[in-house]
Amino acid sequence: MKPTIQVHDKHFEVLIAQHILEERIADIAQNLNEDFAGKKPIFLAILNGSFMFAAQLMKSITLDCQITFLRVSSYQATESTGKVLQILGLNESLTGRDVIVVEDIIDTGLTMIEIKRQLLAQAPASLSIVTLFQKPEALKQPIDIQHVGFELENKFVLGYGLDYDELGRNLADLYVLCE
Ligand SMILES: O=P(O)(O)OC[C@H]1O[C@H](OP(=O)(O)OP(=O)(O)O)[C@H](O)[C@@H]1O
Ligand code: HPA
Repeated sequence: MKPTIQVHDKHFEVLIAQHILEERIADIAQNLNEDFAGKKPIFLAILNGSFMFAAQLMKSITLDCQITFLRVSSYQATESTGKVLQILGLNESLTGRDVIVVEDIIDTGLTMIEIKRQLLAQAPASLSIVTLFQKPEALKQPIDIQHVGFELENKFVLGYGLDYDELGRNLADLYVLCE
């Protein structure tokens, strides 16, 4: 039996070990270095979940670039209306910039669809989405994602920045909820 950890009332087991995560992140960084060679992109990392992924990714980015951390405040989330959210912390214009959004996970996709809509309204030169994890079966609408680290089954995951009721973000491996 795999060892498990308990967070709040639930048990989790390791799904992807830290060294596998970090090898894949280095590959993604390499692809971005090639895609954006000669350009000065701005990375927008979405807090809280992306802090660990963004920090690891940026260590392997060799481009001249900026990074800004944004928060997304969710006012309402229902099945029918989706999320109504506001992007907080963006203090400069994105017009004409090469923008790379950095997320920890795209699950239903509703957060990213709304982030994209709001960022595209600023007419960036390009808008790319980079996510460490994605759950293809959970996606509610099609969404163009340029770089996906790992496709996951539709199960709750924890660690490497992702939380369960605000705990577990500091775990260095990715865990999945035990069945
Ligand atoms: O594709 P979706 O179903 O919209 O889910 C993805 C969003 O959920 C998580 O953020 P959360 O709102 O939990 O905030 P956090 O990053 O602060 O944990 C994650 O960081 C994404 O932003
Ligand atoms: O599976 C998940 N775990 C933690 N946070 C999340 N936010 C969207 N999906 C998840």
